[in-house]
Amino acid sequence: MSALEIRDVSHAYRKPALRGVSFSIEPGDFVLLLGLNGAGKTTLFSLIAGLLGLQQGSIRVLGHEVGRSAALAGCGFVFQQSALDLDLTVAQSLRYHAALHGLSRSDARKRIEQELERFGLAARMHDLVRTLSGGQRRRVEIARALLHRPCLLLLDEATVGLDVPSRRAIVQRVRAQCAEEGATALWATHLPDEVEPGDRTIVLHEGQVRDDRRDIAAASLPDYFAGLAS
Ligand SMILES: Nc1ncnc2c1ncn2[C@@H]1O[C@H](COP(=O)(O)OP(=O)(O)OP(=O)(O)O)[C@@H](O)[C@H]1O
Repeated sequence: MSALEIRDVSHAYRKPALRGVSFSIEPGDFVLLLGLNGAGKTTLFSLIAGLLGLQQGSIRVLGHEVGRSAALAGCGFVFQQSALDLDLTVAQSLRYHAALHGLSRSDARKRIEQELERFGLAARMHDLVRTLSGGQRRRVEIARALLHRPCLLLLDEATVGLDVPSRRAIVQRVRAQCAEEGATALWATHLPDEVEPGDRTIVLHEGQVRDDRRDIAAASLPDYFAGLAS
């Protein structure tokens, strides 16, 4: 069973944003969804999350039709726009998420400590989210998305606006979650330097899948996009 299966998905606002998008992702893979601004990445994520209704095509998440609670329970989402409550502490924010996913208090405590340690945020546990920097808030969001050990992680421009060390730390943490714990990740980005040799890279351009392979070299991508745009 694929972790994510997208079949012939099209979506239009006033104009088409996605046109006949199909791909599937096998469990344990870390896959990049690479596309310039406006390519349709967020639209696709919103459809997977059930935030937008499907107009055409089908999406199965962990074997379940999208929109079913069973599909969402196994997912961890990080959207481009922050979804953290600034007036909660880091620990409160994570505890709330853990409770929503039915974790016991002791499991939640252990995992919160573990994730904050991994993200270098243990010392900030009792600080209000609003007192954190942008990069620290992003780390909290990703720690939160990992807390219930989702089988499928969907990250939309999770490192946007961050400095290089923060970006690297976040990507590596998600890659490790796939390699060590068998999670599957779809990582949407417009930054070619997040592609590592051997990564499966799906190129989305003007709402269509234009490429899908493992041998796209990061260094060639600026020229590649220039070619698509011309
Ligand atoms: N709510 C909306 N109403 C109308 N058009 C929209 C809406 N959301 C997105 N679009 C359009 O759909 C297309 C795809 O947008 P989308 O946000 O999915 O792309 P993206 O790849 O996530 O871009 P970015 O990297 O800039 O976030 C764009 O042309 C955009 O203008």
